[in-house]
Amino acid sequence: MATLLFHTRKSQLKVSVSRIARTFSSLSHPIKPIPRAYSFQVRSFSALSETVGGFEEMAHGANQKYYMIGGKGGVGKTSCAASLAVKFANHGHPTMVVSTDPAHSLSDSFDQDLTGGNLIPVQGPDSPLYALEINPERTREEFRIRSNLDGGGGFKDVMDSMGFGMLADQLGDLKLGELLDTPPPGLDEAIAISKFLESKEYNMFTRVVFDTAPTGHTLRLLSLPDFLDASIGKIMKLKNKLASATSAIKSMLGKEEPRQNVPDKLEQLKEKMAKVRELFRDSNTTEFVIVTIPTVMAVSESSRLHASLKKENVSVRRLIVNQVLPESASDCKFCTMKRKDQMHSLELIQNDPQLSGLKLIKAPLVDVEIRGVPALKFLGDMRHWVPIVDHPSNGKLFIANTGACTWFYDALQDVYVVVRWIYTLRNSDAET
Ligand SMILES: Nc1ncnc2c1ncn2[C@@H]1O[C@H](COP(=O)(O)OP(=O)(O)OP(=O)(O)O)[C@@H](O)[C@H]1O
Repeated sequence: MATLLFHTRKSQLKVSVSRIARTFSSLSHPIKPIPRAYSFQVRSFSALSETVGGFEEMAHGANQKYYMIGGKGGVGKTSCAASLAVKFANHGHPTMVVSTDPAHSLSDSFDQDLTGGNLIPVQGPDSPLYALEINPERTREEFRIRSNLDGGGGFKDVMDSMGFGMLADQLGDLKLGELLDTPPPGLDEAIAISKFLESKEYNMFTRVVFDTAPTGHTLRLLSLPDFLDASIGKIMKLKNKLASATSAIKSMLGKEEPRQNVPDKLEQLKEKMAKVRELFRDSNTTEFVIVTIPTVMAVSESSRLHASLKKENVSVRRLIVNQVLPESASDCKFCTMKRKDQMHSLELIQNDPQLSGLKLIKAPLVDVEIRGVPALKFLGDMRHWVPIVDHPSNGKLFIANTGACTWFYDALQDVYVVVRWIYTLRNSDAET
């Protein structure tokens, strides 16, 4: 099976890196040269029965798949997205990881300079892995150019061009002008995504991982196509009404017809956004993976996020619970308390109507900072990503032991001892 897939995809996917570079140089600046002679082809896939679960399962199959990784701020979205991308590339998938988070941290995670809004090859994995940190400024500028009329000033100019300049001010409460002059949040990312979809070589990537911004921003991005659809629809309806009134008046006065190009550009934007929406909602190709940590606050936010994603018809099948304390034969007091707390949160997940149906993947809290491809590979390795198969209240956390209790836990223990010491001192002060 693996050989069959390998040969079927080989002919379709083999493409030189220079071709990819050429295409994306029109999207942004030319990409940096790649020292190794990569060829874009799917190398091999393990059969599903060989996999343990979690990331392994997501790497299975040669079809093109999109994974959007999102959740509350700071829970480990970038680390998960980057290690998933490394996993895919090491499984033979030509992979792309895109950051739509305005506060990018892909560069920090890969420990490579990926800034500037260019498609940049990541050094290290076995198959091509490219990263793109979307540059909001650049796309915002492009939107301004797109929405402006022959270099003019947006909505006011549209109205002026139709002889209704004065009306533009009175329409302020409709906020239509703002749409043209100040792009709504998420539009820059949506435009960059649509550009990626339009590029010829995007089909060459069999896995695309989106590292998304914290919950609120991501939800705005996901609901943006509908919002724009409605807003642009309103603008176009209004324009058509005004245009027919104007043309009647102008033909009576023997004047020229108004210019038409702004609605055409908006129509194009609307079509582009429709494509982005299709991508977000196609459950055959796209999956949103929620990342959380075992705390009550993060679990509550994940539950709300899942409810909102359902409303947006975005497919969610997996929940990564990151930073779970690894199994240990002898917990310190701090760890014992922390573990109890985490158990409680895991129980909340199991009993949450939004989250209980999801496939859970637990990722251990590791004792080193996850930076660079080797560390990301380590995190994404199947020995460390074990799906939860049991109810957490049985008292056992199914996490592969990552090693001995380290300086990190020792440090936590020290903190605990100091806190207790201060607490004891305070109590004895109060008694005397
Ligand atoms: N499983 C883990 N074990 C130990 N440290 C982790 C783990 N996952 C993430 N971290 C660390 O937590 C910090 C935040 O991680 P990361 O940047 O991936 O989070 P994020 O959700 O993308 O943050 P933001 O919301 O700011 O974009 C980083 O220093 C990262 O190394």
